[in-house]
Amino acid sequence: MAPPQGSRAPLEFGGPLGAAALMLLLPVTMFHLLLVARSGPARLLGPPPYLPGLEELWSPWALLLCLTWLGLQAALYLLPARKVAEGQELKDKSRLRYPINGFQALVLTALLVGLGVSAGLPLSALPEMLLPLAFAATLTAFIFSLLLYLKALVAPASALAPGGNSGNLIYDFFLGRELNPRICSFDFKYFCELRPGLIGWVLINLALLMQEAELRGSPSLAMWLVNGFQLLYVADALWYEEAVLTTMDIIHDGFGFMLAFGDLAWVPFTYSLQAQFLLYHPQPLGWPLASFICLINAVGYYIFRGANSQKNTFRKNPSDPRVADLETISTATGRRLLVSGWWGMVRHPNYLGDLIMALAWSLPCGVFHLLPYFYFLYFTALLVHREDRDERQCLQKYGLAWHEYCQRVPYRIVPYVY
Ligand SMILES: NC(=O)C1=CN([C@@H]2O[C@H](COP(=O)(O)OP(=O)(O)OC[C@H]3O[C@@H](n4cnc5c(N)ncnc54)[C@H](OP(=O)(O)O)[C@@H]3O)[C@@H](O)[C@H]2O)C=CC1
Ligand SMILES: CC(C)CCC[C@@H](C)[C@H]1CC=C2C3=C(CC[C@@]21C)[C@@]1(C)CC[C@H](O)C(C)(C)[C@@H]1CC3
Repeated sequence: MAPPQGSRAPLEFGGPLGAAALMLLLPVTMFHLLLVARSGPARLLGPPPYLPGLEELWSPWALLLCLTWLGLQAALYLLPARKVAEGQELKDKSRLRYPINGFQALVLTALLVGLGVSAGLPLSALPEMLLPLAFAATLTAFIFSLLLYLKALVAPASALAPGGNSGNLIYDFFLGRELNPRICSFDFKYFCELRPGLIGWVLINLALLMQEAELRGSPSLAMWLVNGFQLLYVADALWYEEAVLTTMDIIHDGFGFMLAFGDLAWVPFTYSLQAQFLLYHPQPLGWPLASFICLINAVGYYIFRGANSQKNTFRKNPSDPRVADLETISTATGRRLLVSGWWGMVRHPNYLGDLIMALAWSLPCGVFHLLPYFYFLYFTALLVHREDRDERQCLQKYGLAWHEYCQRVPYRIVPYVY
């Protein structure tokens, strides 16, 4: 058994107590949102309309569907890739290799779903199954995290994540012990981060759009906007799949309950909340306002994509002509930090763009309900906390150079505000 590593790493998420609370709170919140979205008053902060019994949550068909979906996405992951990318250097100086075929998986899934629907597959029945499907996904994530925890017990010390190895069972189960759990070349974290949850999210959105068309003759403009914006976000993530290799989740975090549940259950069932809300609470939306919301989404996307691509290009090749002229500061590690361009505006320009898009996804749902703004509120909290975690990691990595960066670029996410 590998000895616990990084036991002196500071505990995050409020330690074992915080981790235990989140493990309970996250699934409860997800089921609350699912129930409230279909209720008349749709009150985010009110009690759920009723408490579902086990017979409403548990369905062997939903579990079968969930496992079939995972199996299909795993099969698509194993198809020949247009490119194989190398990840960041690991503790033992090696680099892992990752297939770049996520966009291909999205297109093939769309083709398969299209074929299925034209052959009579009742996709619009999916919204009725959201509750048992979310339950099956939660169960799958829990069992999967247990297996990942057990796998980490026999992993070499060099394979363990910097956090998630405190020696406390609950905390380590939540955060995840192993950094890149794999069986042969199949990388579980990389697979889960981008495929089943993200593609599942747009599939659920599509099913909600189809059910709205059945109910009301055609999908509403608000439903089109939400579907379009979120499809763009998911397609972008898969098109620029390689960029995920420099995110905190892949480089720093272990693979435990937080990411397994986040990827497999939280993303598809709570990120589709706006479309769920619109199915049960249609909102009038005219073209002038719709155009304005599209503009907000476009501005957010421009910042998000510009910032993420700039950092990724710079990390891959600092002499690339697209970034070679940008001003940088040197660090003791040999890596440099950008202090002009997007990364000279605020220290997390990519978060700013992401938050602007999050707002644009809620606006088509009107301003009379708080529920569709849940994603924006949760995401603000997630990114503020994430930014704080990243700052601490960067301070540890870059020391004085990070201080200098903070002086040169004083704002974290929103210029002149935060
Ligand atoms: N929709 C969702 O639910 C979520 C979306 N996201 C999105 O995922 C994306 C990735 O986010 P995340 O992984 O948190 O963070 P980042 O992609 O911002 O990565 C942070 C890392 O970037 C590097 N870095 C920071 N400043 C600079 C600089 N000035 N110059 C060069 N490199 C720098 C550092 O790593 P190093 O120096 O080691 O390279 C730092 O650790 C974001 O767009 C975020 O909005 C994130 C979470 C949830
Ligand atoms: C709710 C829990 C406390 C935490 C769960 C967090 C996860 C849901 C998110 C952590 C980082 C994520 C990223 C994306 C989706 C959500 C999770 C998994 C991302 C794949 C979305 C698409 C983006 O383009 C991205 C940059 C590739 C994102 C990477 C981080």
